[in-house]
Amino acid sequence: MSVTDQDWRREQDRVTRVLAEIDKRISVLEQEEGETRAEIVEFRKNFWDDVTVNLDEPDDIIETHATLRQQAEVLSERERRHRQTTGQLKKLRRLQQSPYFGCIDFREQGEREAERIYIGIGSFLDQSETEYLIYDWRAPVSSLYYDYAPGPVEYETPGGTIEGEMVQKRQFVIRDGMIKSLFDTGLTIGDELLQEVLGQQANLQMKSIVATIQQEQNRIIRNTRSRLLVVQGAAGSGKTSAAMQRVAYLLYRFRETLRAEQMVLFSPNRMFNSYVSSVLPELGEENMQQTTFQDYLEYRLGRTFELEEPFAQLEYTLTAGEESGYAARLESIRYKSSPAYVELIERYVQYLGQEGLQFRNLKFRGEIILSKELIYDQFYQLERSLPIPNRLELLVEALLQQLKQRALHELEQPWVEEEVELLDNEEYLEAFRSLQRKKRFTENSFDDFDRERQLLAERVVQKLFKPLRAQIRRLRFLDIPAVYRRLFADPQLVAQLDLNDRLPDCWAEIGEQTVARLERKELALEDATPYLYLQEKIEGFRTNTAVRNVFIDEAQDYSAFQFAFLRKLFPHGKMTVLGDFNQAIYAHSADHQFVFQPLIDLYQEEDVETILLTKSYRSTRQIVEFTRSFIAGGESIEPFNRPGEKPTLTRVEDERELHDKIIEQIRTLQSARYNTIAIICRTASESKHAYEALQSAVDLRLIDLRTTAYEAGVLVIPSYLAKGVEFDAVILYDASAYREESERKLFYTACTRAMHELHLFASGELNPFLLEAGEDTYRVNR
Ligand SMILES: Nc1ncnc2c1ncn2[C@@H]1O[C@H](COP(=O)(O)OP(=O)(O)OP(=O)(O)O)[C@@H](O)[C@H]1O
Repeated sequence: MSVTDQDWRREQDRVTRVLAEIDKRISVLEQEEGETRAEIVEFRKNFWDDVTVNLDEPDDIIETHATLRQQAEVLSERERRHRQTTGQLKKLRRLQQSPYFGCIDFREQGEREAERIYIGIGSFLDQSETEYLIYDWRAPVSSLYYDYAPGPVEYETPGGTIEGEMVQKRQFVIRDGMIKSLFDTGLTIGDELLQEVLGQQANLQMKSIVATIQQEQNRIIRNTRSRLLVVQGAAGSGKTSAAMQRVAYLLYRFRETLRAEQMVLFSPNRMFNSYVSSVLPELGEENMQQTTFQDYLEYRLGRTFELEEPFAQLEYTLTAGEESGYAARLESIRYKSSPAYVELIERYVQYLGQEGLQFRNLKFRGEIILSKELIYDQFYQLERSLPIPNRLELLVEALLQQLKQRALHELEQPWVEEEVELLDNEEYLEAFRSLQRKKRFTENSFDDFDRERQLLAERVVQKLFKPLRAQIRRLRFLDIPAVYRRLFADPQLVAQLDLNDRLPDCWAEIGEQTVARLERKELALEDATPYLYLQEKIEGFRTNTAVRNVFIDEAQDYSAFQFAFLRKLFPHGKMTVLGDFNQAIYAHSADHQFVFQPLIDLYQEEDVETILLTKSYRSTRQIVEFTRSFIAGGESIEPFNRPGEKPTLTRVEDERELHDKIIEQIRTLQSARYNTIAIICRTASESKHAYEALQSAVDLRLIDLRTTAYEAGVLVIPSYLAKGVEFDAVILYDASAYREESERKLFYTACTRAMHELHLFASGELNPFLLEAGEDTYRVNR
């Protein structure tokens, strides 16, 4: 719908007026900020001038304390004011760049006049503070903008549902105070604007989608009811983008109670963390905590084991096909990530409640003072109906008591006397002082020499027993590695636990591999979470009660164990889980659409909402039409209608031709001035090989696990590190390398990273997935 010239002029006048108001407010606040800052500096300088420190009498102490507290309160009040002003200034400066991006005319039921509501990234009131010149995009009324076309509408507020009619909906692009485009939109948020945004070049960091959030994405962003929100979305459907907007929304909606550090995002790798870290600051919010599951495992188990990295496991599964033991390892990965293994471990824990826990001897000066047999007996004498962690608490108390007795016994031993002799002067002096202090308080007379000797002996024994006490408190007398190991070393036990007969056929070989690795103090990735889960089941789960919202991106790569674990770790955390089962690239990943089921099963039905995103925004229509043919059910993926060239497939005779043609392609793409061009390889070793072959001809960067941020230019990157991100153009290094059915999703994931152009090269036979693509969906270069 076109906007008349007069309308345009009116809107421009309004923009100019609002910006003038913003400028005015900024200067007032800048002055205020300067003054408060000066006050704070001054106050800190003179802090002690207004406090009379007098600690003579109890009354004086109380008074001194009170004045001190008063002073500190005044200071912290000013600091708070300063922070607030700084925050407001930041927001206003952002509004200065583009005050709003949309507006609606909304007539509430029962009202005669429609109100015009302008929507931007933050709210802004007029000088009298009565009229909203701009509404925050997260305000309840703003949801109309994202959810409806003109016509009857309603929105939710904390006080109930408001109904009415939307008379008009308008979109703006405002830069440097000038309206660059302006249009009235119909059903969805203007395809025009979305076309424009999506047609732009890739960014090194993700951008906010605040101006063009789509209706189904808005449901994700504004959901506050569900304890578990599951989003299954096609590649490029905006899952990560919606998640980021959701964080900003929740921070606004619950601003009185929720802080950014109470939210945590689990992302696939560290590079991805840096990729998404710009969105929230762009929206004027602080970033939530970001981590990877691997970082957490490292934190918990890194001291006991050498942990395998996820990408090392992936590299193995993709490259070690010829090695002996490969099939068993693959089976092991699958089994250990399945609900069947969760069940086995649960049954093992039940068994351990009755018998079989393994303990370590506690030694002192090389001698066993609490034997593992003794600890075992004591443990199993405790009330069996109590959960293991509770029994362990009782056991700790008992062991500490026994240790105390033992310490008393040691006091009489000759070695203590010898140790006392060896003490240095400093310690003698300290003992002397301590005695003097005690003497003052107890006013007992004593034989100086004996007392001093006695005290020194106690100190010697105390000091040596201290680490033992700490070991007991930290449950070091438990031998969890041995407990876990037994599962693989004791076939009879496992047969007894595996009620439903679900062990893989090659269990014996899996057992051997696992035991061998444990003996080398290594933990394979597929063992890490089950191991930790078992440990927590025995020792008691560590929980993080501060976190209120947990986001898991690329959740299709999580196993049943990881879900169970995260659920326990964050008992008060609502979960938002985003993923695409078509991009499940790990060998353990379930190859069906129920990857999220184990997690859903942990919740009550009414606490779960599942949202399906089928529209894909990242790539051109041609790229989506081509890539969706590789996956089952791909027809349901709907491309956003942005036209481009068809993907190309170039067949080559040998490696030399492969490299020549790729170099040619890079040059063509460079002359089209693309920001980021990615040569995606199947594995890290293929990336290295490609990099070495191409680097003399073009300026390239090799991306590996150590890389912490994306850079512009031409990148060579292994497929699994390209996950979750996007590039202007993708060159798929060698499509012939993906042969196995298990690599279908990896191939799909790699191809769907392309926004504007996708070029595939094949040095050998075409892979089976390509053969499934409609011939009219790509162009073949011969
Ligand atoms: N509503 C929207 N407005 C503008 N751009 C959007 C919108 N939704 C998605 N996009 C763009 O589409 C691209 C893909 O989005 P995003 O990375 O969030 O998708 P995803 O579902 O997480 O993808 P994948 O699963 O493939 O990693 C990004 O460039 C994003 O900016």
